[in-house]
Amino acid sequence: MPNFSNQIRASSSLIRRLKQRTAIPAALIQTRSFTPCEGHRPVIVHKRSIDILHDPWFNKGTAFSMTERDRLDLRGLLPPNVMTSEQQIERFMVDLKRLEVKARDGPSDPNALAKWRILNRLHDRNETMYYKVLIANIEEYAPVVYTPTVGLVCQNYSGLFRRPRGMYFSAEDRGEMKSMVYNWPAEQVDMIVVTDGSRILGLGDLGVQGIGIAIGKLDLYVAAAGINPQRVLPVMIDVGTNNEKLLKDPLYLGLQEHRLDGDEYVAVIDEFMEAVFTRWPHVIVQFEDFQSKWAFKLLQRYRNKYRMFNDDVQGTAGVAIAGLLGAVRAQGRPMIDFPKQKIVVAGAGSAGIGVLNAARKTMARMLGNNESAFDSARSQFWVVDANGLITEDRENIDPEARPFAWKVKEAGRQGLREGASLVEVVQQVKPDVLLGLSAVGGLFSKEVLEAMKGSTSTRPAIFAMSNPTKNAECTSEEAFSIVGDNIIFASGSPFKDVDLGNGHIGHCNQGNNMYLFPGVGLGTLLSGSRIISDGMLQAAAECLAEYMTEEEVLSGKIYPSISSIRDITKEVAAAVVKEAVEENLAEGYREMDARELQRLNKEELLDFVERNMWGPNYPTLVYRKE
Ligand SMILES: NC(=O)C1=CN([C@@H]2O[C@H](COP(=O)(O)OP(=O)(O)OC[C@H]3O[C@@H](n4cnc5c(N)ncnc54)[C@H](O)[C@@H]3O)[C@@H](O)[C@H]2O)C=CC1
Ligand SMILES: CC(=O)C(=O)O
Ligand SMILES: [Mg+2]
Repeated sequence: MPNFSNQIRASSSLIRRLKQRTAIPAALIQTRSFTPCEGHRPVIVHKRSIDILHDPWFNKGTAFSMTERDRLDLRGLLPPNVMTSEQQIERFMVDLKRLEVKARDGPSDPNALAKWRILNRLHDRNETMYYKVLIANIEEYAPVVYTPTVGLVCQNYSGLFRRPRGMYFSAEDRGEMKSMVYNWPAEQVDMIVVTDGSRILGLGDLGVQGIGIAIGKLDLYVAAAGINPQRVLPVMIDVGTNNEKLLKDPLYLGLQEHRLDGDEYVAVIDEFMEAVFTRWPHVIVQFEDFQSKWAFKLLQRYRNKYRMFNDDVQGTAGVAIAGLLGAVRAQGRPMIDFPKQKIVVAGAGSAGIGVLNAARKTMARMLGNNESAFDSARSQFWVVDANGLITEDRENIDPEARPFAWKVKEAGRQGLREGASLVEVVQQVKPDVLLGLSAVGGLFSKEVLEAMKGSTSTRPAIFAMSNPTKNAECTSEEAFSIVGDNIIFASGSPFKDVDLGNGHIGHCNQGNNMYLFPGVGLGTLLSGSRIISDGMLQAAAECLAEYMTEEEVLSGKIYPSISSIRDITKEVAAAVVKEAVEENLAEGYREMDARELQRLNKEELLDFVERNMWGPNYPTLVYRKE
């Protein structure tokens, strides 16, 4: 692998000259904290000629100007017509759209994988252009680089693998991780998304192929949060797989042995964390798609020591809280009425339990934030897992689920018992909200949805949050057609809005942690907080909830459109920074120290966040010998 170290260094004199030459308002130049926006600095490169064209970080393809072609020894290596980045994208889009003749229905798009391949090849050739295409068409291509297509990509990764992206740490690398981490070419890494591949979306154990989800999440970090793509690192920790099919597949790319478990497993993850934080002490690590068994334990183990969070447990919880509060507002009630909601949750894994804990805490805060409030909040939830309703009678009850287990007597008073089926629970409870994080496609069957018609809510909410599309507990069509036009609907993967007739539309919200994790990561980075506190996550969730106007929620829109994800991410990041400052966790970022951060008003904070978001613009390249 080529050594890129020290390649990307902005020259301060060049920046000074650039400031003089470009039309930057004088007021901004005088601001002590001003630095050129991400992506506007000239970039020093230590390679020329064909090597630049093969480097996705620096390559501009046909957009290299003639002077740059001369400066970088590129003359003659490209067709002579210099194109603008807009023209480049137009040419690329014509090719990409060729596949769309037969493919017009989003999630079930039969050509999604072909589109992923085309986008992936662009990613390999020219990172700037890739992100420009993605950002400009986020609504259309998020479902390709992220859920649902990323699930299909992970399932087929051994066949799709061409060029490596990210790092692989395996059980075979024990003892070597602290040195091998230096094989990564970038001097600075801001954001790592790591998975062990043990529960990829709702698709189960996909072993080493799970790297696709880390890549997809980081695509959103770049597109939504403006994290510099040269400073992101997808990581796969390969400790084996328990997927029997992969264990027997001669073309499988990962370790063909059963997963490590117990202390041996923890030792591998510990070594990985020490290695990355030794090389990049300020990096943020997002844990993604670890099976529940380890998700909670690892979160508790590392959250007070490192800058890390678990997206499935904490990101999902925040997004769900924002949606649940939106559902209350959509009933025309104030958010403070949330503690009165009856909520049935199907699925008691990392995501379901994360949501339950956060929802209970939110209710308790609204009820006075004392022990009795916390206790009484508990009775608003009914949890159904693969074995039915969870009560204290459950054998080998998962400790994480225990706080939500009903006393057998109390359940009996409601006509329920240990292991009652989902349909029985919905029939008896008549919940305001039915929320699925079960990974079981179609779990909200006709019977279950019929039972939801008995909901005591004026506007029942159905959250089919499992991914990818085929794992959604029900479709939007099923929910609106069976339960009624007035429901609030959200799903983890995108569904199309439903035509209800009479000119009315049933709105499909995408209830996905993508609305939170990019802002949590960016806010943590810019605050310089050493840990990610509950308060910072809560601030992110509240910001998302408040983002929606009264009019929007009343029309059934409880989450923003994905086309505004960059704007919502900026707001979430600012809320996270503000909370970190208030909790005295912020240590500052670059020229903005903690005291200066403290002085910023809301507008200045948003401006600070925006100025530090990378955008997909070609920087001026300047060659220097190493
Ligand atoms: N929309 C979003 O932002 C997110 C969605 N998810 C999705 O949530 C799903 C679950 O993720 P995890 O909790 O990590 O998985 P998990 O495997 O830890 O948990 C699944 C849970 O569902 C339960 N379950 C299985 N069959 C059931 C049935 N017939 N009825 C009721 N419950 C049943 C299991 O007992 C278990 O408690 C996945 O599909 C994942 O893609 C996860 C995180 C974020
Ligand atoms: C969205 C996500 O993180 C999941 O389905 O696991
Ligand atoms: Mg996940």
